[in-house]
This record gives sequence, C-alpha cells and structure tokens, in this order.
Amino acid sequence: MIEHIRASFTESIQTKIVATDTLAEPIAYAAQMLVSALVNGNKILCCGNGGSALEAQRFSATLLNRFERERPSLPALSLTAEGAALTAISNDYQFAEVFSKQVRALGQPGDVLLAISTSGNSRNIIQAMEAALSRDMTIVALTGKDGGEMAGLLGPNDVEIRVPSARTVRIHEVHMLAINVLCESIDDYLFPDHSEVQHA
Ligand SMILES: O=C(CO)[C@@H](O)[C@H](O)[C@H](O)[C@H](O)COP(=O)(O)O
Ligand SMILES: [Zn+2]
Repeated sequence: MIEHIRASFTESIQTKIVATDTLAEPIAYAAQMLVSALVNGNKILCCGNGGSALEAQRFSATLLNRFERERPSLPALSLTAEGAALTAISNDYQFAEVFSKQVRALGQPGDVLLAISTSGNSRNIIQAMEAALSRDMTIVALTGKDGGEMAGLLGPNDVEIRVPSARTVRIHEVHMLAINVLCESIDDYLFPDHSEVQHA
C-alpha cells in the first residue's frame, strides 16, 4: 500500500518534469493568445467533460473572480455549468452538441475556446472546436495521450498543450498545473504591479 502511494507520487512528479520541457512553450503561447483576446475586449469560453469540466469551471471562476492578486474581473464562461441548457440540448438533440450549440450562440470572432480533454477524442469537445472555428474564434486545446482527433483540427492560430502521458489521472494533474500557470501568466501580463492577496 505505502509503496503504491509512493509510486503514484513519483509518477506524478516524473510526468511534470517531462512536461516542463515540452509544455513551457505552448503554455507561453496560449497565455499570449488569452491576453490578446482579453485586451481586445473578447472573452474565453471553456468546456470539458468529467474532471475536465471541473478544470474548465475552475479556470472561468478564477478569471471572473481573481487568482493570487487583487485585480478587476476578467470575462470567461464555462459551457458546463448551465443544467437546464445542458439537459435540454442533450435531450432534444444529442450530447455531442451540448457545447457546440452554446459556442454558436455565445462565441464572437476573436473569442478563445479553452477545450479540455485528456483523450482528445470527446465528440462534444470536437464539435465545440468546429463551432469555434466557424465563428472565427481561436482555440487553446488541453489534451493528452496522442492528442486524438482534437490535435488534427487545430489551425496555425491555435495551440495545443498536450501532456506527455497515457494515464488520464496524470493528464488531469498536469492540466490543473497548466491552468494555474496560465492564470498567473495572465495576471503577470495584465496586472504586473498588483500585490498578492493576503489570505487569512
Ligand atoms: O477522469 C475522470 C475523473 O478524474 C473522468 O471523470 C473523466 O474526466 C471522464 O471520464 C471524461 O468523460 C473523459 O473525457 P476526456 O478527458 O477523454 O475528454
Ligand atoms: Zn508571476
């Protein structure tokens, strides 16, 4: 038991060490994309399933509220949080359309879609990306494994942050770290002089 726990910690750390080399550049590029959109008055739409839905909501909540320093609210919206819309779309059409219908309604040219999937193959995320491209939005894709179908959909203005792991749980862990780093980078660009919030 103890050995198993140690092995999980070690595997998580190793995955992050490998990701340090491969992800620093795409994360920096993604941060610049997000900052440009925000500076231009655009917004970020976020989606994911299961654990990735939580990460989408954590990112949008952090932008809307704050991260580690006092600053104005920033416009981000999770497409995973509207129970009535989610059930109506899934019930009347199909679950694969649950995000794409919202993207078509809410997305504006210049907005960014933050699309999160550990496999890169969730149908509703792929359709959300297709909808985003049809709305002249750009895409930040958080993926894992071989990037799945999502990787093949990205254009030259989009970016993929692909965690070098085949295990869903490890991919989730690095996605969470990547989201934290994105939040910090956005604050560094936009509010470099603001001081840290002192928590009680
Ligand atoms: O891994 C967890 C929880 O940690 C699951 O809830 C997981 O997120 C769900 O199976 C998702 O449906 C997987 O979707 P995806 O990451 O392949 O897009
Ligand atoms: Zn910093």
